[in-house]
Amino acid sequence: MSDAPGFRYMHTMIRVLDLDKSIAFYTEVLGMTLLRRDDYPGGKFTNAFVGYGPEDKEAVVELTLNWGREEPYEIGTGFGHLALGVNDIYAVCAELEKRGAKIPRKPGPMQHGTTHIAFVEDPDGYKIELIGLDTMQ
Ligand SMILES: C[C@@H](O)C(=O)SC[C@H](NC(=O)CC[C@H](N)C(=O)O)C(=O)NCC(=O)O
Ligand code: NI
Repeated sequence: MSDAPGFRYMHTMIRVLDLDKSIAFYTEVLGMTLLRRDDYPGGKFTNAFVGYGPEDKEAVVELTLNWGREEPYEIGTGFGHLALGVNDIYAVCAELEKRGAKIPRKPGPMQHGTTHIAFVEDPDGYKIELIGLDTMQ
């Protein structure tokens, strides 16, 4: 649609069980910035937004904590991953492992393709794909 309204991709929301642990992972391990943290007492939840730049410039991740939730979420078979681009995926993965990150899929060429990828797991088990930007065709 040539006259489509100006959509802009803002964020992806994931529900987390321990907001401080998730914020620490996305900021201290993945190098994001905590952009804002909003409590909603009426809904008994908190949203924390993390990313590599301000929300009016970059898509970010919205971490949602439902107060009192203890049962792990079922991530399910539909969700795949969030993806981050990196230069020198091998050096980045070595550094992430030093920071205690779990990397269930070690860096290397993707199956059936040539781009080098890895998968990191966040505290709730969500997969974060690392894409070696310097290996993209
Ligand atoms: C700020 C904006 O980006 C939001 O996503 S807030 C939207 C709001 N979120 C929640 O209620 C989260 C807690 C909820 N228990 C959950 O786990 O989804 C939302 O979805 N509101 C629903 C509505 O109809 O307003
Ligand atoms: Ni949202």
